Amino acid sequence: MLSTPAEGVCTPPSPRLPRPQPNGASPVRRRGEEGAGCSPRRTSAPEPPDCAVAEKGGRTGQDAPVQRARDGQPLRVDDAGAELVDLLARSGLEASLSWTGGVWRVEPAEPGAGVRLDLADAELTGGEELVVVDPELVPFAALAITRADGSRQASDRTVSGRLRPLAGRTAATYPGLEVDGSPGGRLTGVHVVVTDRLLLEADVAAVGAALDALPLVLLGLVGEGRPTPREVLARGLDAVAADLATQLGAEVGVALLSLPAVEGADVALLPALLERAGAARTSRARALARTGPHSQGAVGPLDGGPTSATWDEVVDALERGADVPAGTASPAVVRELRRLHPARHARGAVILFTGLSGSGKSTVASGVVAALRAEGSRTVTVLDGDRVRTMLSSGLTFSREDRDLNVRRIGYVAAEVARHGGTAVCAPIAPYASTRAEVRRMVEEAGGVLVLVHVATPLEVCEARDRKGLYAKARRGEIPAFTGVSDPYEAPTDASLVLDTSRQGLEECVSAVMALLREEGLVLAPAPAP
Ligand SMILES: Nc1ncnc2c1ncn2[C@@H]1O[C@H](COP(=O)(O)OS(=O)(=O)O)[C@@H](OP(=O)(O)O)[C@H]1O
Ligand SMILES: Nc1ncnc2c1ncn2[C@@H]1O[C@H](COP(=O)(O)OP(=O)(O)O)[C@@H](O)[C@H]1O
Repeated sequence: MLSTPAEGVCTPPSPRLPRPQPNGASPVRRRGEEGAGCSPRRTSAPEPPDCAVAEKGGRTGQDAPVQRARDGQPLRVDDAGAELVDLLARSGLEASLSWTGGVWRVEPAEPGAGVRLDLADAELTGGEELVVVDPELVPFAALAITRADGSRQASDRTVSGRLRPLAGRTAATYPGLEVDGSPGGRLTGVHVVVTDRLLLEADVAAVGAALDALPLVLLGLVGEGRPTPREVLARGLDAVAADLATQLGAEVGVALLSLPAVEGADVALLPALLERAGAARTSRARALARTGPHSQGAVGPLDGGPTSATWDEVVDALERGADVPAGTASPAVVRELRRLHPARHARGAVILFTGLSGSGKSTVASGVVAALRAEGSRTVTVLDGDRVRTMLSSGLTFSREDRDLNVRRIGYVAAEVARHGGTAVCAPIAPYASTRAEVRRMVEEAGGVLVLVHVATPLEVCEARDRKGLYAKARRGEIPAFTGVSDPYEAPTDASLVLDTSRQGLEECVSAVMALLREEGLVLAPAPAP
């Protein structure tokens, strides 16, 4: 399933819209050669592309008459959704299309599962074909329904079937394609090397060795779910193109193409994608790509390029603040890599203590703050539970909703601190795993590192301490929903460190946190004694 599905707004079909006239009569031809994809379609004549649809099981699009679901009401998608559905249909990919709350989600389906389409209240049965139209109501894909599940009103209603392309969308330039800095270009008659990450020297050597003809264009994939930000990839590919041009004695262009990552389907989408991008559709066109561990399921290291070990070594060296071994990447690419993988001690960090009231969160957090300040390499912001409750979250109760809001606010502020390279130390109870996960997400999205410390002092010890007399009140029923007594605490399973202050002294707890921070490279190891 997709980790980062593409989303776009879907307009519910309106009975007042003019009916589209899908062209479903043309035969579906056989799948093109691997890597060569479909023949170019350069006219607007309504002719289906030379792509096959999946032919495993069920009916193919070839023999299915196009009938319109819901008495002619097609499914209308926005531009972004249309581009993706079009590529999926042209690639013969099995996919899951779901429509939830007016938003399209496109996900590859389980192998062999055909296409799943979740629709709130369409009346669909097996044997029909659902037409997908773009914002101009041009039909461009059809879903041959083989199964319809769920009751009519059920919002999780699912129909299964197979997508096939119709002739509506012409293969003009692909939106979001930028060739040599200008939007709206085409990639006619060129070799194309596709990547969504920066190229190391071994990649460059592999490209040089694999090429048997020119001209060459380095095509960078950017967009949601892709590992390399657009500007970083653009600068990195420009540098590599300049090197390659010198090495090959030929012109090497750079193109960028916006396409959200489709996990497990990126490589399969390439032929259709290159066709839409206008690249040469002969054997001279090639996409040198395979899926790799660092590509987040997207197009990864080039065939013959560096092994994942090489890439791991580069990232590891950068994150330790060390130099990249000479000859691994060009200086310009190293500069971009440094931006992408800053040394950990220069990255923002959030230390989130979680645990029951009285477990020792604030006391240990204060000790860590003092140790960090003494160490001196990081600026520290403290988001102490009590101060947050009086300042940031005054007026909030201890209902689940308010606790979540409180912890989310702490997470938001902490993530902003991390975004600018600082360290935030937070000590709320944060009793719910899902909210802690949200904090982790916010921090990581801001480029920071989250260190979760579970102060797992047993309830009996916390209750015996009862510094504020709150446990006694909670037991008497004077405080409702008290964590550990009458409200839940979900112990983390993803903590970096677990402490128990009933068995570990304060100094030991603080040292354990500081040792972890050093181990993680977030704090530099003390300089050796002279
Ligand atoms: N019902 C209830 N449950 C738990 N705790 C309660 C409650 N009412 C008041 N208090 C006091 O509020 C402190 C916890 O606030 P937090 O902001 O850390 O809680 S939460 O993360 O929003 O759940 C907590 O302080 P600490 O002892 O510092 O944890 C309590 O003293
Ligand atoms: N090893 C320890 N680490 C932290 N606190 C400890 C330890 N041993 C005893 N304590 C006491 O436990 C209490 C913890 O209170 P506090 O830090 O406010 O907890 P919390 O913030 O989790 O509510 C303090 O009175 C502290 O002195």
